[in-house]
Amino acid sequence: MHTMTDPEDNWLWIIGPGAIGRLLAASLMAARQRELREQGASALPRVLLLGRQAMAGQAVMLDMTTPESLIVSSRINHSTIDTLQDSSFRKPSAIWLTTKAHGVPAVWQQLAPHITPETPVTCWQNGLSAQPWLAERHANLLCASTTEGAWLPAETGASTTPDNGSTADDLQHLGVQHAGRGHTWLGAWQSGGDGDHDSQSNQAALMQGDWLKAAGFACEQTPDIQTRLWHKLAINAAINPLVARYRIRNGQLRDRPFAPMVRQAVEEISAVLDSEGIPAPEEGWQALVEQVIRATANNRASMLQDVLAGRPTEVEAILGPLRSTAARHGLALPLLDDLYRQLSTPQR
Ligand SMILES: NC(=O)C1=CN([C@@H]2O[C@H](COP(=O)(O)OP(=O)(O)OC[C@H]3O[C@@H](n4cnc5c(N)ncnc54)[C@H](OP(=O)(O)O)[C@@H]3O)[C@@H](O)[C@H]2O)C=CC1
Ligand SMILES: CC(C)(CO)C(=O)C(=O)O
Repeated sequence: MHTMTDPEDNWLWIIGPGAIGRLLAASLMAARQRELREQGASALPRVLLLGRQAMAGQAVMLDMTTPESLIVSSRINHSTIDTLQDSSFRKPSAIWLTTKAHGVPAVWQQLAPHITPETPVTCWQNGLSAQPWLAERHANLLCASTTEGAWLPAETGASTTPDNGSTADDLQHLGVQHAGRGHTWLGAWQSGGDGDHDSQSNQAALMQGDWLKAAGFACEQTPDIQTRLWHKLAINAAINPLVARYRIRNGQLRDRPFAPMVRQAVEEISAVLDSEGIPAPEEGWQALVEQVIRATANNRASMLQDVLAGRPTEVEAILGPLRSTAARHGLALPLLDDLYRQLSTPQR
């Protein structure tokens, strides 16, 4: 274990209590409780979940349903991001940002005054917009790229009882469905240079990788997280805009008229990545995308879910970096540009 600080004073702030934020919080807290029970001590951090919606008390019960349909419940400290000026908060050892990509600038505006430049901040977003944006503002930046799958069930049972001495039944319950296990890559945004923040970020990545492994996630550190983020972006760019535009499940992309569109999208994407010197996967882009479509055939992809719920999508975070890179290299993206335009106007 790469221990950094007294575990009792070791707080991880997870900002964005949605599907991924809750999955991470619930898994870490369950692991911490297990270690405390079995060994009397744990190097895992305590979790403070920070959202923008007020809850009934200062703690919530997080009920995570595992892929095997077990329910794991943990009591988690909760607060709203606009109460950060309250000096009673313990300063965090690390911060994980788990909002959607377009949520990061608003979070940062509220967060920045309350943390030091040394605090490691990890971006969990898909796409490649939040990470470079934050890298210009905070040097000690880490990124995670994950294929874990999680979604939020409809909320149940809110309590209005204050939580001093409260029991599990008094607390507001938040649920999360861990839909499928995946793989997480973790690394410093800037790696391989000789700056102080560089080595701090690498140390933080090693420690946070230990936390994730202890919490049951398959996780590896990488010295080149930017390539991993491009690879995830490529898969998301080949699948998400098409399924969101045509409102279909991923598996339908194997049928006409969509299969030729996927091939064209992958050709456009791989030309951009080649021009940028991003290495292709061993099996090639077409085979990798086909494999992900097969493995997620029954999914309603995240961008489709956002469109159906009338929420903003991550189209800018996913297609934006491809479009700007293509423009820099003089490449045309007829299909992706068209999808971008259609998905950038409000969907009904
Ligand atoms: N879900 C998944 O399986 C996976 C998700 N990802 C990526 O992880 C990121 C998060 O996705 P996901 O968890 O699904 O998204 P969700 O929409 O479920 O969660 C986002 C959370 O962020 C909160 N939030 C938004 N703005 C703020 C703010 N200013 N301050 C505090 N909290 C805020 C939202 O709160 P509110 O309810 O108030 O809007 C919501 O709880 C995305 O980039 C996604 O692409 C990556 C891999 C898998
Ligand atoms: C890989 C894919 C497209 C699976 O649905 C995904 O990551 C998403 O839904 O955002």
